[in-house]
Amino acid sequence: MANVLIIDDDLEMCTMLCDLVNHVDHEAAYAQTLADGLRLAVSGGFDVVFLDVRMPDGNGLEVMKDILEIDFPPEIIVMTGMGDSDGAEKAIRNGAWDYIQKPLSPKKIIQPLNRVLQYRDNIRTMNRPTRNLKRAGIVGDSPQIQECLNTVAKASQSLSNVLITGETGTGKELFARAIHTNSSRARHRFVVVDCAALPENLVESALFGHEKGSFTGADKATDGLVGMANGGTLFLDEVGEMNLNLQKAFLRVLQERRYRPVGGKKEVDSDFRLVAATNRDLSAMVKQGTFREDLLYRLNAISLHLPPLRERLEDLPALVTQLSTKIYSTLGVKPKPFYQDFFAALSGYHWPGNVRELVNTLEASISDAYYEPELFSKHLPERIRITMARSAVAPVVLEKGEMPADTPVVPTPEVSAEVDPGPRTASPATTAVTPSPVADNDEPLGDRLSTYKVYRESVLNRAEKKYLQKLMKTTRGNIKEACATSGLGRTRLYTLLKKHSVDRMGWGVED
Ligand SMILES: Nc1ncnc2c1ncn2[C@@H]1O[C@H](COP(=O)(O)OP(=O)(O)OP(=O)(O)O)[C@@H](O)[C@H]1O
Repeated sequence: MANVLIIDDDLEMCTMLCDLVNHVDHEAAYAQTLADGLRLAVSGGFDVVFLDVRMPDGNGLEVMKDILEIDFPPEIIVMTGMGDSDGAEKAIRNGAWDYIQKPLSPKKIIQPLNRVLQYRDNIRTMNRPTRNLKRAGIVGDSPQIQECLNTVAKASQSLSNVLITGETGTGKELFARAIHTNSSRARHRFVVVDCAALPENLVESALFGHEKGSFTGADKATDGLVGMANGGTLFLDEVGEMNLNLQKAFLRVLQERRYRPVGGKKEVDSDFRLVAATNRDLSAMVKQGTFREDLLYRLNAISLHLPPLRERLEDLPALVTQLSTKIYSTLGVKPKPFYQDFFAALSGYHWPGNVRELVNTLEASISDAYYEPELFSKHLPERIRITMARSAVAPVVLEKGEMPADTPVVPTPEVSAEVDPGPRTASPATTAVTPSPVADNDEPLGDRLSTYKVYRESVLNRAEKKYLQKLMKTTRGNIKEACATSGLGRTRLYTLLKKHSVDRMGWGVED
């Protein structure tokens, strides 16, 4: 079933078209002005727009550009007046899928509608690289994770080196394994080299192996990690920790896929696929002279950046469910329900250790509630409850009617009862406020100081939101222009708009 939008000022025409579209089992909506039509189109989800040219508030062709700039835009079929060949030409030039001439008949509507829907189905099928992807334990369906899975799918089909970046605990090794599992090398080994843990005096031998007798203690020949990865995938974890000597040696191995074992006379081939990972900024290290630029280029043929958990909190419920099920099954205990305040507390935390910290947190909470039937926020580790309590009493300065973006969901009775927050300021939602410019040096502070971190975060959040509202106003919601003005990428911009609930077209109501 498809969603069709009809933009025409003639009410009779709109209802006739809606009936027709419903008759062939699709959904239809209509708007009688361009402004209403554009608002509906931007709200999303339409596959096709039937657009009339002559409208009371302007020429339909003028709004085409705005409609086509929507993310996943609908196809536009323009309805021109009889004999208006200029209008037809302009429609096509502006990017219309097709045009039809009035007077309309069911056939004139249904034929292009079916064609357009067939075309969109084909595109969707082609663009679904993740359809047969094995997730290999990766949980999450947020747009950010979907994008990462798309890259995993592409990387699995290719032999190019992959560089995975992201904060600690975001799943770099998990995603590296997923690339291997989905590749044609899955039957061979996935060999992990932890560059931070390579013993300094045995680095070469650990990586490239050695011949018998090549040094004291080498009583038999050994394959190194690079040799073991032959036919499979070599995963260089924490690649930013490699010293410059090793970087040089590795660059050569990468270029030639050959190496010489310690004490060996001959070079040996190893056909490995390389995936590297780091939580460090390798470009900055190149500038500082601590990482080779040529090695970075080699590693970075395909790049995959994993988002921190705090930027995709919508994945929390699925993560909590799946990770806790795994923990319960390891313990041999029947899963227990979570009380709602448990989730609220998790969503209010900023997860500096990302999913690894979530795993540890769940393990700790489950063990704490071992003899109890249900998990409450009071079972969470103390550091999370303290952060929650502190944020709940932070002197956040709010715009009129504004809810703090990153402050936790309602402080729970358990948190308030167990951690004495000291004298209370008014709760953030009810604090009386005088609007003041964001990022002003004279940012007013309450009587009671929060931690520097909490204060800084709240100020930054408000500044970020204000910037986005201004950006949308200045660019009138035009994403392309907003990206150019702000220097932000499309995905990042959408993520920020979502995070701060800034409506692309809502700039008219900016406070
Ligand atoms: N999207 C995810 N779905 C399910 N589990 C995840 C996800 N991301 C991470 N994890 C889990 O979190 C833990 C840490 O993941 P992993 O070791 O892959 O992170 P990392 O980014 O390599 O960390 P570091 O940089 O500290 O080495 C593992 O238990 C992993 O299974």
